[in-house]
Amino acid sequence: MDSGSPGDAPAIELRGVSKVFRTPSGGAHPAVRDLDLAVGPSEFVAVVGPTGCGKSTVLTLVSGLDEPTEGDVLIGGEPVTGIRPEVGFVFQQDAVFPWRTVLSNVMAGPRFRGVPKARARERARDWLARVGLTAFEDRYPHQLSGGQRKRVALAQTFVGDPRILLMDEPFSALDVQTRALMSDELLELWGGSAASVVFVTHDLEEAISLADRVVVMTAGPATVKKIFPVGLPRPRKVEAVRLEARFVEIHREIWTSLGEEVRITRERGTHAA
Ligand SMILES: Nc1ncnc2c1ncn2[C@@H]1O[C@H](COP(=O)(O)OP(=O)(O)OP(=O)(O)O)[C@@H](O)[C@H]1O
Repeated sequence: MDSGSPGDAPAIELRGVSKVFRTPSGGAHPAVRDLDLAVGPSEFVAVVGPTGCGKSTVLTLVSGLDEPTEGDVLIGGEPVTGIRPEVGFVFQQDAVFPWRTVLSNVMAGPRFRGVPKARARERARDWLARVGLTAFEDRYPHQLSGGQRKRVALAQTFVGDPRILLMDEPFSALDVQTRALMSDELLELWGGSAASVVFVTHDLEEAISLADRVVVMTAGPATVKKIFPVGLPRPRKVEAVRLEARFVEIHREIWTSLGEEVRITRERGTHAA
């Protein structure tokens, strides 16, 4: 199978990446420090770390929306110099146009990229069927539940046939049951695509149930503390996989590592007060 990358380049690679933000008072805030990470073709990587450590910043750098202060960000072996069409995003907030119907929302990306209307409609309908929203194509976003809006967001993303999928706590606003359903749907959609995924979450259970590898970040500035291969078979159903002995074992192992960083972050918060 061709990864779509020249040679054997990873789908995503960060090499010695640092990001320092300027603060309004003219100071420097290091958000990411000397971070190395490689994500393989069709690999699903989850990133966990204490709050504010720099996870979203890492995604922003991969997306091309911002540049590192130092180091290199590569997609398919090529330096990232801006937003690329093969990169899809799903964030916590829905990126839907409230004044457009569900169908029109899903067609918007392909239309923007120059796909003729009839073809864009056909592709949008195909993806709406895959996420179970065929009967809702004429509705407006405010007429949908949170889970249905998330399905629209997934259809919107997958209709662009992304090679890279960047997800920043996409399901965190959903209730527990809807979240599990959406996770299963994501795994199914991803399984039928060749996308490499970077999924940022606060929820270690979510990370383990979805990913091939879980990356633990240090307390800020973020760097990779340790990477854990999950080693659970696929296809997975997130509710079922959580009951497996391997899940409990890897959860304990990762939590030992992550818990330390969470504690460091909390202690800093206390002392900074
Ligand atoms: N544009 C910016 N300018 C200045 N500082 C920023 C900017 N964006 C983020 N930061 C700071 O960089 C650090 C990392 O932020 P980031 O959003 O990447 O963390 P995170 O791990 O995703 O947080 P959370 O888990 O709470 O969502 C934080 O201290 C944040 O305040």
